[in-house]
Amino acid sequence: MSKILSVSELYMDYGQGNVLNGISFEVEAGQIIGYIGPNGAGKSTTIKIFLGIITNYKGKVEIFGEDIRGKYLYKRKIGYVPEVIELYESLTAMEYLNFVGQLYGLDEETVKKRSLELIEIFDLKDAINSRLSTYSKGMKQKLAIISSLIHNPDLLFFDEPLTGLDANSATIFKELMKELKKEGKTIFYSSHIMEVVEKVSDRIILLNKGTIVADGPFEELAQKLKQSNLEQLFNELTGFTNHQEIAKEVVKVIKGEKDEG
Ligand SMILES: Nc1ncnc2c1ncn2[C@@H]1O[C@H](COP(=O)(O)OP(=O)(O)OP(=O)(O)O)[C@@H](O)[C@H]1O
Repeated sequence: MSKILSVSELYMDYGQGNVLNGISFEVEAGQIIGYIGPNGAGKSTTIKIFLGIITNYKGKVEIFGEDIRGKYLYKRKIGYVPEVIELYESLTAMEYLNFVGQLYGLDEETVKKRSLELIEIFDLKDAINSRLSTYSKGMKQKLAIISSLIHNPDLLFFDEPLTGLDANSATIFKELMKELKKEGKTIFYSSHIMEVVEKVSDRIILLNKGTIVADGPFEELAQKLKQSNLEQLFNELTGFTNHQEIAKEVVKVIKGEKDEG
């Protein structure tokens, strides 16, 4: 198997200390990687570096065998669903996809054909000519997913792709990840929905405070740490066990029972 992504001693500091502390790993083509970690661990930062959105990092990132620093053509073979979706709200879905498709170097006819077909499949046909400002959260998410796939990329970065999707659409998306994998695509999937990550990932990378604290297939990690599911494994490795006490504290505060004698 060939290496599609290689990360070596990656550091990032926004100005208040390192949010990535020299992480290193390699990804083989055709795998689904579940990239997980607590809020603020550095997951989105890592993905933004891969996408060339953040450039002032230290270390080396190679994608498709080439150092990405200063490069942009590699992005034509990459698809990305960002955590926070910002679409051009005054455009319609067709106009937006036409714009995205052309950025990826597709000809107009191909973009139009694929857009119409994907819009139909994702059940957005009724809103095809509506401005994106009128789209619901889930509809915007579906459009972001379509945009990430329209150019048939080899490597996909999904940052919380299920946000806002209804149960049926989320199930379709999970199946879609499996089908993409069958096609040999590589998927780097970041999410807080542990059940899904556990089910679809060939390998889990767990980031805590900018450091990788676990890396391997779920079964292997589960056996090593004697945990039966990814949520427990996550709690164990991030050293977090006082969930119930925190919930109780919140209720005490709102009832006015905390530190008030
Ligand atoms: N543009 C920025 N400027 C300054 N600090 C930032 C910026 N973006 C992220 N950070 C900080 O970097 C750290 C990592 O953030 P990041 O968004 O990568 O975490 P994450 O693991 O994706 O978290 P979440 O699960 O909450 O999305 C956090 O402490 C965050 O406050």
